[in-house]
Amino acid sequence: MAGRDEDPFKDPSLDTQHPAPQSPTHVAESRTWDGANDVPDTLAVGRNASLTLGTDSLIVLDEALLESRGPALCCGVNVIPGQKKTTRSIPFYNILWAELKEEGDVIIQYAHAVSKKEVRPAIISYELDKTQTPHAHAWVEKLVSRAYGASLRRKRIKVLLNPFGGQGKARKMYYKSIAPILEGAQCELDFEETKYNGHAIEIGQNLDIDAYDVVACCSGDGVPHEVWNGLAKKADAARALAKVAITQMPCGSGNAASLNFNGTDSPSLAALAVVKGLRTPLDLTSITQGDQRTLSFCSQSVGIVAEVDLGTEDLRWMGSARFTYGFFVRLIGQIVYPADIAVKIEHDNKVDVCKVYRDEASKPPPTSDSRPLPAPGTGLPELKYGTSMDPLPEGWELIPHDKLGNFYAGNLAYMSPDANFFPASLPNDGCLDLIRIDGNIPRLTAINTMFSIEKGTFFDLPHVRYDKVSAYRIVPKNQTEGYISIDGERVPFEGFQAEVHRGLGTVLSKSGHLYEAKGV
Ligand SMILES: Nc1ncnc2c1ncn2[C@@H]1O[C@H](COP(=O)(O)OP(=O)(O)OP(=O)(O)O)[C@@H](O)[C@H]1O
Repeated sequence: MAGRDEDPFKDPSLDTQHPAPQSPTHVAESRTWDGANDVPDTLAVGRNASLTLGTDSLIVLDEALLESRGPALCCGVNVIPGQKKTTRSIPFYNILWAELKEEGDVIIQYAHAVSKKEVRPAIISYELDKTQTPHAHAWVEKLVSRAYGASLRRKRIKVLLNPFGGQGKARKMYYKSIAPILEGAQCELDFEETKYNGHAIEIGQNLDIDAYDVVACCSGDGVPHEVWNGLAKKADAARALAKVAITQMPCGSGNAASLNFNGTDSPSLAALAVVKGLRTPLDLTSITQGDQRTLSFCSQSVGIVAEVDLGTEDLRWMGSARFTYGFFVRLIGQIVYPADIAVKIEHDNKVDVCKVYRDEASKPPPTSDSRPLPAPGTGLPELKYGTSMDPLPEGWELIPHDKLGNFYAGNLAYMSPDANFFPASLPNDGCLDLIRIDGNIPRLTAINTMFSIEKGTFFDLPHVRYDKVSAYRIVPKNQTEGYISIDGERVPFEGFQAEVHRGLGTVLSKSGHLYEAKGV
């Protein structure tokens, strides 16, 4: 039986660093069994073993674990040599699937944590004790229900892989770390590689939105940007954008989507997060420039961030140090990027901005995606404020920003692993968080500002202007050339207008309403 020194039914996962499972009370999207509460928590299996549904984990109590010689893998559960433990716990979050075979075997697939940054699929399998047969089906259903909570089971996933993503390692990452987790969770996979720049736009445009729940982009942030823009080209764009969740498995050089929604840039942990992800409405922003209208899901930058991101390609050999170097050179040079800017502000001071964030963060996670699905044939929303070609909307005023150093509008929190630039941002508040910093601030202040991002003190700096805005127009001036970045892609150096559409897009996230970043 259990190790003499401990209570076998105390859930050991509560003492570990495993991520918390989704609350089992959230059942809106799952197919649950009504009578699940009447089912006993413990299932006797084999001669001297049992499986118990604990608070947050499945507890495997098995005397055979004691007999193993290690290090060994007994039924997929790691046994440590010399350790007299007969219990193991598997967090519900890590349970991928469970089923009862006709021969009477209980098979449980789970994501086994081999390190803080990696999970691998593993299986435990037990022969059912005959006395347990009557309620075994219900017990398995209860386990799967606990494992999935409000998340949809067996998602139908269109996998898009950019073979050149992540310095050409995306394919290897997919087959080694991602596919086994998705397969272990019994997801239906339809795999396709992108063959050229813009291919994912075509795939999005032609996607059968009734055939898939999710498009999972094994890529950087460029492919999801393309898929959203492909869905936007459909006649029923609004319906497509609401119906199909776009996710990213981090296989690129920029993996902001995965960091914010999956809370990781590890491919296997991201795959697990997608398996357990909750449908989450995401604001998307229309960018109009000339006669072009594109959707942005991540960020827009003009000035230093755009230039460092897009204008330091020749320094790629430096790796990520190229960004630090790029910022340093420009900050020391006190470079300014003058522009005229008109903004539709929703919250213009940090106290209000914090309040908006905290009000949302204090809410319980939603149990379902409550948006009504737009009717068939519903296209993209009309632009309330027209395009960058139209006269300024009434009440807007272009204000000269002659000393502008950084104009950075973000829809997500993390822009890279150490850069939680927009800690107050929310997926579905109808706003972009807008940062403006003058370029002529003292050099030391500028350098300290750069380091404050990693330290998490950036938001509070008095010279960092931080607003929540629902639309804006920016027109660069007194410069013949420069950089504008929309979701990390370079666009022509000319004025553009942005307008946020609240909850137009859909992602899968861990919380259902917040980013996986430290808020304000
Ligand atoms: N087979 C392909 N050949 C060439 N380009 C491709 C191919 N598949 C996708 N692309 C393009 O690669 C770009 C970058 O895609 P991805 O999302 O993987 O970003 P990334 O790995 O972060 O790369 P980068 O740093 O170059 O932006 C996208 O614009 C996409 O259109």
